[in-house]
Amino acid sequence: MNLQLALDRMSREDCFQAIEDTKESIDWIEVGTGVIKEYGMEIVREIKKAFPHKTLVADMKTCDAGKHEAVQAFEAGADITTVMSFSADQTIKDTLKVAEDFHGRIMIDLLGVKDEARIRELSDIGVDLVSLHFGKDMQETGEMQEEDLFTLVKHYPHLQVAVAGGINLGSLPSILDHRPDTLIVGSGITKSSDRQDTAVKMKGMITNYEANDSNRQR
Ligand SMILES: O=C([C@H](O)CO)[C@H](O)[C@H](O)COP(=O)(O)O
Repeated sequence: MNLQLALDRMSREDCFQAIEDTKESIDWIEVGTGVIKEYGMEIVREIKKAFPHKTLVADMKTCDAGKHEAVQAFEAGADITTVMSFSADQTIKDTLKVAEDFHGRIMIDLLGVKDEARIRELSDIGVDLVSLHFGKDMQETGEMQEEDLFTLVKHYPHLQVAVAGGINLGSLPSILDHRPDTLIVGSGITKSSDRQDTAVKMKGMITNYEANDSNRQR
């Protein structure tokens, strides 16, 4: 399982500091949507240059003009760019084609998806990477219902699944039981009092879980 550090609502300097603090424990770096809106594609370019061996996710949250935005993300050095699941099928097909041209990947953000029918359609289009997402604003009034989220993808074992939404040291163990491919953690690390320690603990929990997990079915 990958640990993806999400950089949201942070200054440029703090983004770099958070990566430095956690780089031994994280696998993927996500440049958050708000950070891209603040600093533009330049910050994606700079982070890739500084940390070339990390997989870089540009959380573009594209929902239209897919070709253009996917080119922007990959040209800036992203390995993966995100596209919203409610986008037109044409948008998703266009971004998948651009990803193929750049040898990159598209992660479809399933924020708000409640119906498995959309997962089937996405899978038919050729999507192979999705993120189950309990949104930041939803976190203000509720908690991630993991069972419901993971039920959406349980009939699609070929999909690689990431999960995001307020994950912290306390909620990590029960999420691990669903065996996602990637755990996306933002504020659980970036707002913790000791980012390095939190990231080390999370990576340790993932490694232990995998070592003890003989049943690899989702
Ligand atoms: O995608 C995200 C969200 O929409 C804010 O832009 C976050 O990166 C994702 O939810 C992870 O952040 P936390 O919820 O703080 O762990």
